Amino acid sequence: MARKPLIAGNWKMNLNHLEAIALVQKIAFSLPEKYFEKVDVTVIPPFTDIRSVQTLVEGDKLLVTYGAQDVSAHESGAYTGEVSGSMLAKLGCTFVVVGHSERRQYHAETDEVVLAKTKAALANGLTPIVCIGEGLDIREAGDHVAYNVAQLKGSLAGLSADQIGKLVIAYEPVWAIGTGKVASAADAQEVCKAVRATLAELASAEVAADVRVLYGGSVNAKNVGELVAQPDIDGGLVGGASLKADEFATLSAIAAGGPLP
Ligand SMILES: O=C[C@H](O)COP(=O)(O)O
Repeated sequence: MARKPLIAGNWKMNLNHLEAIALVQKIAFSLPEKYFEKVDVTVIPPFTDIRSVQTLVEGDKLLVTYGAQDVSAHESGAYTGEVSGSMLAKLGCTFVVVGHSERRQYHAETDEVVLAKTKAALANGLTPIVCIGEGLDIREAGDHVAYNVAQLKGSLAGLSADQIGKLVIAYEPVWAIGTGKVASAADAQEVCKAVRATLAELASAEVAADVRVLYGGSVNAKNVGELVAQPDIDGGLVGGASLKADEFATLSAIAAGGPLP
């Protein structure tokens, strides 16, 4: 089965709920319906913006979906500051990012925590976008493939083939995030191919063939075409460029195979 590309805009900690509405409106205005037959486009705002985005998307019947940047591993209870999968599902979220390198780095999230969050997302019908990626030291030592395979196995340990089939995986080399240093298409493909082989090992070749593997790290309208042309790259997890409506719409259109909006 051909994998439909996915462009996911991770806004990180940017934009209040009013700015969120303006950005989603501009993106939707720039991308007429025909594009959505060939690409899935999702925005991943901060928690505080999700309700506003939901109202806009549902009210105007937009084809852009939305998600969250994190989810609690717990279902409910005394976990101050956390947001559960059921709360996100109730807000109509489709996706949730888990294990982003900024969570792993600044919030000490281990593979075990990422796995628990992935399970919580799946239990609530959300699609986890599970992130992996190596730092510069590992890349320079040439250990990046083994490192990413180990991180993926740790983050998915014990999941069933059925659960693995419901995931999106995002390979984001840490040294490429927000730096303007995009991995070459060949370097990104090398790891994404190893990701798919690992999914085949953990689940089956059939399941692995259907899972979308994204690349993230300084993706923009200039480089997205070459990235999504790789056999194992099915779209992008986009940070900085997702905050600019024109650029995000353009790169989504390129992932759809054109024409430019
Ligand atoms: O989640 C998105 C990534 O961290 C990439 O961010 P970036 O496109 O700003 O490099």
